Amino acid sequence: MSVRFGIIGTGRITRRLVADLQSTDNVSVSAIASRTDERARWYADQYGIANAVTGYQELIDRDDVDAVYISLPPSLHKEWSIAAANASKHILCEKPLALTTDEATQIDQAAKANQVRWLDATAWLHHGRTQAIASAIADGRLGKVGHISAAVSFFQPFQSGDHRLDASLGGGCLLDLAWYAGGLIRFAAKGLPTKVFASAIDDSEIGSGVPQRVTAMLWFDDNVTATLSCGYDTATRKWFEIAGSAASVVCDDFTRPWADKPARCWIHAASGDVQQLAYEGNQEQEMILRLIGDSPLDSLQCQAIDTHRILDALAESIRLGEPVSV
Ligand SMILES: NC(=O)C1=CN([C@@H]2O[C@H](COP(=O)(O)OP(=O)(O)OC[C@H]3O[C@@H](n4cnc5c(N)ncnc54)[C@H](OP(=O)(O)O)[C@@H]3O)[C@@H](O)[C@H]2O)C=CC1
Ligand SMILES: O=C1CO[C@H](CO)[C@@H](O)[C@@H]1O
Repeated sequence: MSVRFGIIGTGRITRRLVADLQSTDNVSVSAIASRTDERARWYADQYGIANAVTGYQELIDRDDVDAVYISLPPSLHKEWSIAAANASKHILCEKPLALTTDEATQIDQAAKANQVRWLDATAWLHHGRTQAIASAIADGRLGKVGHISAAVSFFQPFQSGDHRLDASLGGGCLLDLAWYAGGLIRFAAKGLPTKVFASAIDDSEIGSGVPQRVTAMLWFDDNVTATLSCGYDTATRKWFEIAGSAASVVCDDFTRPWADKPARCWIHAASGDVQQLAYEGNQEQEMILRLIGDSPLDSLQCQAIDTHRILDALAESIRLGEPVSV
């Protein structure tokens, strides 16, 4: 039976994911909700969605909605994820899952109490290439992983009304972009750091009051270290390196490997041999299929909550100006 999605919010990323939802097997989109009648109608007309709904709770309460895609500024993710869980609707919530670990845990608990499935919409985790990297780590091809680096930047000059630069809406590159880099580091290190040290630059001249650039070091057990760099004041870069004793994985575009671009992920062996990792699949559709499937989601949910633990620790280190234990 088809799973009927309702979409909450009419922002930029909705324009992309609506097509993935509409083209995934056994999924349909039955309604879209906005705070305003006009925007809901515009979106419904534009994307061929049968029902335009004014108000998010009104969408959640509909009988023709089995699952919601929440695409709102981060400060609203907890409230609307929990509202959906309480109405027994499955949840695909945009990244970051919430503002803090505590909020993320509240979403998880509400979902479990209501027996609904949830995922954060961190699509790179669902790419076939991510599984290939996990296998290369697990089967020893990299040798002992020693260091992980991850950098995610987009040049985003201040624009009035952009939630990314609005502290009250959960803006700032720590939650927005370190979500990707911190998540990649957690994925490659297979766990949490023991200690982190982070600093942030907030260019208050443009009045945002949120981190515009974050630089951090992370220490793990067994002499594994990591570096993270994220910012709104440097041009687009989305790369990582996982350096092992026998080989390194290098990837220069990990958040969004488009189908029309060649794979950009390589294993560099100590022998000098360079192997390109194969590209396959649509990561957004894989993510949606996982959410509506019946296989356990615990490890993906743990990845999201652990990513919040890392971001909380980075925020605390920035606040104190010194390293903090995790
Ligand atoms: N997975 C990915 O690749 C990406 C994920 N994202 C994530 O998606 C989420 C949304 O980002 P994006 O689409 O860029 O956001 P936008 O600012 O473009 O849209 C957010 C939507 O939220 C609704 N909204 C409700 N309350 C507010 C408020 N107080 N201020 C502003 N908007 C409000 C609005 O819809 P309405 O008024 O119609 O109800 C608005 O259109 C974020 O969590 C972001 O991190 C963003 C880009 C890429
Ligand atoms: O997740 C994201 C990826 O792309 C954007 C850049 O346009 C980010 O700011 C965003 O929130």
